[in-house]
Amino acid sequence: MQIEQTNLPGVVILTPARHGDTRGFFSESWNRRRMQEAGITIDFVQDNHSLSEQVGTVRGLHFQSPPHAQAKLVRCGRGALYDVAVDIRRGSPTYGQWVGVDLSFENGRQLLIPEGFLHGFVTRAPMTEIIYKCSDYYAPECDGAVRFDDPEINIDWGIDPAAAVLSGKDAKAPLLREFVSPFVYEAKA
Ligand SMILES: Cc1cn([C@H]2C[C@H](O)[C@@H](COP(=O)(O)OP(=O)(O)O[C@H]3O[C@@H](C)C(=O)[C@@H](O)[C@H]3O)O2)c(=O)[nH]c1=O
Repeated sequence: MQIEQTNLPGVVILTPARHGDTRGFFSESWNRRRMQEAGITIDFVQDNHSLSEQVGTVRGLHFQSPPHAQAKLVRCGRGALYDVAVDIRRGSPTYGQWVGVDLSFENGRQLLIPEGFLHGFVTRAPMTEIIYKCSDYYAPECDGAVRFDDPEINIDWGIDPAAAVLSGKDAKAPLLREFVSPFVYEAKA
């Protein structure tokens, strides 16, 4: 498994090995022991899987508040997407900053997003499937969203934002500055 750091500490790109043969390939998409050896000790409890039919579908930017905050390990099961994490931990040196990574069936990359980050993605291919592990169960009362095209965050989604395919919830999400983030940065000793 290859591990790459991003410009946001804690947000990490993982690329598990693929064992190819005449049939195709085999890959361990999650191995808790190997992750622990790499210093990643997250206890995932729920797996999510969604399909987005159209290119330019945007889901996000989403979070779950404490006490049901979620870390996520995201991969693309089919197609291609651009996955984005935004640091919203109050007091963080990288508050408001974002990182985006291309995840596709072909490249097999996974993005690890810790608690305290917004998560969202845009699809780059039709019929794109995303699969992600979560460290807490879905808690609708803690579910929240920030506008994907918030000009202060200024994410380059690679699409015309006016043409994005959105849910009703995401279309009316607030700007980052319109709410107080429920996450507080905890500096590592
Ligand atoms: C997130 C979630 C939704 N649902 C239901 C609620 C609703 O009826 C339907 C669709 O929910 P949403 O519109 O929130 O789905 P979606 O817009 O795909 O939301 C997801 O977006 C990505 C970016 C994330 O990071 C996820 O945590 C989640 O917020 O599925 C669950 O049953 N369990 C879940 O864990």
